[in-house]
Amino acid sequence: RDIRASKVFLDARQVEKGYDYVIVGGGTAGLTVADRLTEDGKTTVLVVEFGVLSDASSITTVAGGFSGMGDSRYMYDINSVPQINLRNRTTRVMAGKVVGGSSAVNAMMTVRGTAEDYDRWGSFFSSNSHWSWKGLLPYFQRALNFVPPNPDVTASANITYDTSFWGNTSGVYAAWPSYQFPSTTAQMNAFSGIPGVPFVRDSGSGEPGVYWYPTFMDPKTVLRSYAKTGHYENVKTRTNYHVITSSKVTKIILDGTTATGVTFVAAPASGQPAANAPQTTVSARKEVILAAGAVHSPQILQVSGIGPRSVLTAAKITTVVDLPGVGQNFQDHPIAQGSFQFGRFPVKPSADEARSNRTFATWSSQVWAANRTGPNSIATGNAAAWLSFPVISTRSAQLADDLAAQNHAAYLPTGTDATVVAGYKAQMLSYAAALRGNKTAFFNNVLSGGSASGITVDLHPLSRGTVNINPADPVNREPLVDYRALANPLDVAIITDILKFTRRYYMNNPATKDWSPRELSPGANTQTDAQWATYITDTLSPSEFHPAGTCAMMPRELGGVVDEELKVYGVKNLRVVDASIFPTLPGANTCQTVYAVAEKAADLIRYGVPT
Ligand SMILES: Cc1cc2nc3c(=O)[nH]c(=O)nc-3n(C[C@H](O)[C@H](O)[C@H](O)COP(=O)(O)OP(=O)(O)OC[C@H]3O[C@@H](n4cnc5c(N)ncnc54)[C@H](O)[C@@H]3O)c2cc1C
Repeated sequence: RDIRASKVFLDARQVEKGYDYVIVGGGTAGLTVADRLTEDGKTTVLVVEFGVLSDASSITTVAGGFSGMGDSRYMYDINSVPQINLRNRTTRVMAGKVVGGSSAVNAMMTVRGTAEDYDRWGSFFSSNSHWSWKGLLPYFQRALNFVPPNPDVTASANITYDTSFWGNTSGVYAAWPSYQFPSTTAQMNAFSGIPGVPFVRDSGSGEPGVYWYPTFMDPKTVLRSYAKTGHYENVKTRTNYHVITSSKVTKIILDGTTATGVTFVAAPASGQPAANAPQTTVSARKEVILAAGAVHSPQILQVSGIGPRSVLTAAKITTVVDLPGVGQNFQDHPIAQGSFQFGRFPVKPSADEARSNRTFATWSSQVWAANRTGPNSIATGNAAAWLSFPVISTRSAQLADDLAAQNHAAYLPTGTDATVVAGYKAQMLSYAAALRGNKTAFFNNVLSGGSASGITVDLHPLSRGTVNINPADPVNREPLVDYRALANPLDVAIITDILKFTRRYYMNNPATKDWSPRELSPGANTQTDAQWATYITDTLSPSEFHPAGTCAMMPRELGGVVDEELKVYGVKNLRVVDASIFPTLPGANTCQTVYAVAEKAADLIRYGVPT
């Protein structure tokens, strides 16, 4: 079929029959890799993206940080399966469906995990793996263009940073609002009321603690900076870089066990393509690169016959490579719901004034209109606490012992392959060590800058979910997303201690006691372990919109899907480069890590394994 029959094709040229590389998904990782591979002006790349190209203000606007995710035109419409440990509640599965992917709709928090988070990845292979903090730091530096905050704000808010952890060559910016509420600094300082809480100079240093972090924002335009602006728009004159939008990849074409291309169909603006939509085929002379995100990359592997045989057989798909890990090991950061409020918050102006004080709101609008400065240049804020378990809890050693001694298989779905169980056990032993130590953050509280508390997050959940094709219609229906929240009962204990520490910060802290703190939920009646467990069951949200792990980079005997070069086991010329390769979540929002992984992936593709 002639591709010119399709309505949308950027750069006004038709998709060619073949490219050196075909990248599935024009999101965060896909566009990063496409940019790097086409830098030489010769290597040809086609990116196939389900969503459209958009400049909507819901995507570009920085203020508040949430307008992108609220625009359903650019989000997939997926709900999780009912969560049996959360009273059968379902959860919206958030993922961007637009050029730029989730980087176009995320909350713009620019953070990375601790050094130990990335050393853990390599540890599943060997003690000298190039997947380590040391191996990734150059890619964190390449991934973002760090522009320091302006000196006035730096001084007045007491922002600290250290440019040695950053670079300044990328087209994607890590920059700072031109304003901070003094209340945010006060909330940060209030952590000094709790012994043992470290304060860290720079968010990129790989240490847990309380720190400032930048925003994915272009400092000149004060608009969102993301994969589309930094890895496509700025280089779109390259004739060797093609993108086709509104096109859903339906399958990887395999010649035996060698990937040779993909098929795709025209995708409507909303919903899924018709089952009988005509298929287009494009071939990849060198490789097919999967970058469809942690929800869709495993779906595409499974529909192509690469995955757990039992899942494929149930969906009447012929198994080409029996790879039990595909779609397993699914992780996201659960949000623990606690709500606190300062009745008398004397440090002003605070984020409350932006909402309730008309004079302040008018001033905000005026300075924004005049020169794009002021509170409207703040996305979701720039300060948070990321703390290790011994800092927040007195029972870290006990929980670590309990975790190490578990029968780990009991917490995975019945019938899980022995290799996947072995990988899970390796992860849990690594987490047991992390629970005892001070180098992995488990607790995260994002500071609101106002009288209401910000969100509290469990950075290293123990439970593992699944993302498997829907046997009723594997290609045309969204996959079945099951967080399996709280499947590992020790998650309840960890989240209990996370919430108890949040309570301590707000309610029992010499540094906040004069601010008339109040606990709105769970409330003082929640005290015993059983009461906490009930509260968590009733209120936990299993997702901070950070899906990961479903095509894990682990040894094959540990249930891995890709090797250290991100090549899919058992298949030639096929790699995965997005958040699905994270074997374990970093203790941070995931976007910066996706950029770093994609930068490293591009080097692995171009130059092979580092020597
Ligand atoms: C609402 C929200 C808020 C977030 N907030 C933050 C934050 O503040 N800070 C942070 O660090 N992280 C945040 N994240 C997480 C972060 O944005 C993601 O982890 C990251 O962008 C994922 O990158 P990716 O390349 O793996 O996938 P994506 O960027 O999602 O890219 C996948 C792409 O593949 C396309 N695709 C999927 N299936 C197909 C198919 N069959 N054919 C063709 N194309 C396909 C999709 O449309 C998409 O464009 C947030 C995420 C969301 C959704």
